[in-house]
Amino acid sequence: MVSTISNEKLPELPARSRAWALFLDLDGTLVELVDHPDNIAVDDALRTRLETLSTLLDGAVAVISGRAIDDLDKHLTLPTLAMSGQHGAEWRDSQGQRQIAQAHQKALEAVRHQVQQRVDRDDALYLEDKGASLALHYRHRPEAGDILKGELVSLVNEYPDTLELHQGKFVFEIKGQGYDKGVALERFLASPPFADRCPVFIGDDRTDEDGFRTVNAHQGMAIKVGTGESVAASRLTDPQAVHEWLDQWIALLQRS
Ligand SMILES: O=P(O)(O)OC[C@H]1O[C@H](O[C@H]2O[C@H](CO)[C@@H](O)[C@H](O)[C@H]2O)[C@H](O)[C@@H](O)[C@@H]1O
Repeated sequence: MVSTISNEKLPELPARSRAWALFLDLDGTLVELVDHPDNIAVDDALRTRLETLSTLLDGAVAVISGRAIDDLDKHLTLPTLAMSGQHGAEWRDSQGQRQIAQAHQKALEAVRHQVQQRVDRDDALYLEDKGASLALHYRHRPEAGDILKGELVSLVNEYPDTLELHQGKFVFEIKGQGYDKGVALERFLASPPFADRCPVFIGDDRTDEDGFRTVNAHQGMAIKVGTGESVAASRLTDPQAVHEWLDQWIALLQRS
């Protein structure tokens, strides 16, 4: 039985009569949030689940994450799985072809040093340099969130047409403009094996809302994990509930 959030709509399983494409966020959706980005737990059951779904959906499964693709590969070890990393700034299609956005790199290079200097002054902060974006983690200094936000807004505002700031779960992300998870989904949906399929996207964070909006525009299924405002029509409580829901979908697909 899939666990539910009270008063929220549990997603029905996708109907077998339609062709679906599945898009999945990682942190907080497929794996529990933990104290440090390196410490997430990906087990073989999750790898097998993703591989099985990819086979059953003719390859139309992609991870859409804020992490860099190299980092996703390190944890998931599924090198043939389609992926978008860094909130849409990186792609790997189902043929293994990779691309990365470059237009904002000069501006990012200019702010990288300043963010690093800020982190060097506080042991509790952690800078995740993802190449095409920066993540300043403050999970261990939550009280500094407002001050950090002000500092980073000022920094990013020096590059108004190039960089933007996103806030996630105890993290501020500096990234290039024009990329987000909605853009990433549209890009996948424009070509095989995703084209002409109805999208399902499961995510937990505010950066996933761009993906939910794209899914809603395609009359797909947007599923929010956890609490908080969302444009997604359905909810699951936590990664465990996501795994159970995906396993039910696998069982349904294998019956056809
Ligand atoms: O889009 P996602 O796959 O959900 O990635 C979003 C960010 O996830 C990671 O940070 C978050 O998870 C960490 C591990 O649980 C946690 O310690 C941190 O507080 C969270 O913000 C990742 O490190 C970021 O690069 C991703 O953008």
